[in-house]
Amino acid sequence: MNSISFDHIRFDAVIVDLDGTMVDTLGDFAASLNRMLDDLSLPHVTPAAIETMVGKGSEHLIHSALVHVMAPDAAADAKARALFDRAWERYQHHYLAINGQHSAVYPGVIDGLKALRASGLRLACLTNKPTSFAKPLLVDKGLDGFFELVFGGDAFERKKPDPMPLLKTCEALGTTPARTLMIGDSSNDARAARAAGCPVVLVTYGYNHGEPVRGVDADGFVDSLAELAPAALR
Ligand SMILES: O=C(O)COP(=O)(O)O
Ligand SMILES: [Mg+2]
Repeated sequence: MNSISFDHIRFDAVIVDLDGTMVDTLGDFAASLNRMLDDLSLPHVTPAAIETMVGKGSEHLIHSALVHVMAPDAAADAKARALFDRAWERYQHHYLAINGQHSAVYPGVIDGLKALRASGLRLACLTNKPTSFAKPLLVDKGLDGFFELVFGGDAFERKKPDPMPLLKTCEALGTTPARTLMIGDSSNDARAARAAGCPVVLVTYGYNHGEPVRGVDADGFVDSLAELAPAALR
């Protein structure tokens, strides 16, 4: 059962996460990582394993995938570090070549964003994905027009779950955190929002590092962005 109650808050803006919230990008991650692993003559990683590694930025994803395929080698961590620069270069090459081809917008996203915009809320996209991956993906999926601002994981000194990216996004929007809602799919989004002072709603269908999302401290949960009735937010 989902319920969101923001009786006393009138929102000015909404910050929306990308992977696992607006677009199911697991197929893109799998295709790029496995092409990278081919280049390094290493075994493939399954989408199920990748799902637990997504959401903390590409550096974390690449390192985790390398360690995963080299385990149980006791030196896997050190070997992954030694391979990192070449892996990152190969991953970036492959990701940019296939960006969006194995990904789909989740049901309800377009309707939800339209409703939020129609009610006058300002929208920014804030993801831990590199900005150079995020912007073309939003264009490819027809989502770019909804957002005034798009910030990737490399836009600021620190990534979510640090509050800095949310505080900087509020600053760029000219809104106060208390009147800026964060919508995400993971504890990373919720922790960042709590620390920044932004109310936070999580979708129930995303990644959340392989953990049940309803265990996360958030102000509400929705099964679809279309459930975010603008009437409840303004
Ligand atoms: O870690 C990623 O690349 C994706 O992160 P996001 O969920 O913040 O969009
Ligand atoms: Mg996410």
